[in-house]
Amino acid sequence: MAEIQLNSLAHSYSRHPAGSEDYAIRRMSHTWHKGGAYALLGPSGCGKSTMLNIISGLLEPSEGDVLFDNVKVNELSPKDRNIAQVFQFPVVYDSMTVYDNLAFPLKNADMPKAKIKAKVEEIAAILELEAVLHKKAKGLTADEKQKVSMGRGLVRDDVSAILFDEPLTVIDPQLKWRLRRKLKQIHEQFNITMVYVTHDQLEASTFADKIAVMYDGQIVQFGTPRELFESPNHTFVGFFIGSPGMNLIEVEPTEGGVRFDGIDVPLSEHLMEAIRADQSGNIKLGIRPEFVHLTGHAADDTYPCEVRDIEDLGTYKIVTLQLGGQTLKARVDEDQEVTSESVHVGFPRQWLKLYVDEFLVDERGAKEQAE
Ligand SMILES: Nc1ncnc2c1ncn2[C@@H]1O[C@H](COP(=O)(O)OP(=O)(O)OP(=O)(O)O)[C@@H](O)[C@H]1O
Repeated sequence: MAEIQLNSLAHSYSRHPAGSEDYAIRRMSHTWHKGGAYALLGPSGCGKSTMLNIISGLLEPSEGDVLFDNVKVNELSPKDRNIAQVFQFPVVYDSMTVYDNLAFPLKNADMPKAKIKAKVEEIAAILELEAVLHKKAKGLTADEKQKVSMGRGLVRDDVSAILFDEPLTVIDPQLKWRLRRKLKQIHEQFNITMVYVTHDQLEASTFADKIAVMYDGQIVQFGTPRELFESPNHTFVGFFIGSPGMNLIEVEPTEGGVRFDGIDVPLSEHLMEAIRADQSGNIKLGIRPEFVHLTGHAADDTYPCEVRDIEDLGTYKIVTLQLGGQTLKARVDEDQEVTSESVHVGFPRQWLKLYVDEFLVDERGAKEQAE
């Protein structure tokens, strides 16, 4: 397995890119550490497959370098990079048995027969393919074929990394969860560097130790699921992670804080300094629905607002609030009474985030950047 470094990487499918909008990957650097289980998460078209294909060698980047364990591999083919890649749709040899499909990468690597048998049987057991091991791949269901495809990626534990590009798309929803657990189990067992592309946050957080959130051709945050939830580096992460996403409010600076719709929110001197230093017209406050404080009583740090809707989702409720011209969401426990049409809303200081030009400004006044 290898540490994979992307240095000043950029990619445009256009031969003569005119500006940043012509780039599928905008200039960025990133390190995938050895043995990590990572997810690359982002909406359709943000550049996930492009990045995966650059790592595997299916695509040569227009700018920058790809390094495996500090060695530049830009010119090496996927085979020479020793990468296994599992795609959205199954890649299997229909005329071969499941056993031979799984054994194929090992035979190519000249592994002794007895070792091949042991390894194929081990992976077949993990993927629950034993019953069809000696059947031709042609007659398998789509689920089974994709399991074989995944198995072909997983049999070799000498690979630099295994890259998964939305591998569970064709899998039955009930099986999806089990396969994700299996992938995690395989990762724990063999400790191979794995990068798993998905646009599904649940899939990303159940598989990965760390998630790279990609937006508009760049990784805007690389963190644990908890970090992405508690401290989104970028407004897109706030909006994309969580259900519903973060409340984001456009504000204007005042003497000691920010204001929207005539409502003043005080901020620390550190944050005010950052606002003054940036001189940006794009300032937002962000707070997750889970951290919005709802109360029936007014206090110094609460604001009166109207309840527009209450959606009961069993173990919790999503309350839609109107505060000035803003619509906010609050997530409250099922047993919290929210009856009146008018309540008071508070923003606990530790969960209230400030974004300047879409990036988080932390309490030290420093602007966060993706790793
Ligand atoms: N072969 C290609 N030629 C030209 N443009 C391409 C090509 N492949 C991808 N693109 C463009 O590059 C951008 C990034 O695409 P990419 O497939 O990497 O995104 P993605 O995040 O993997 O999306 P999806 O989840 O839909 O596969 C998109 O604007 C896409 O239209």
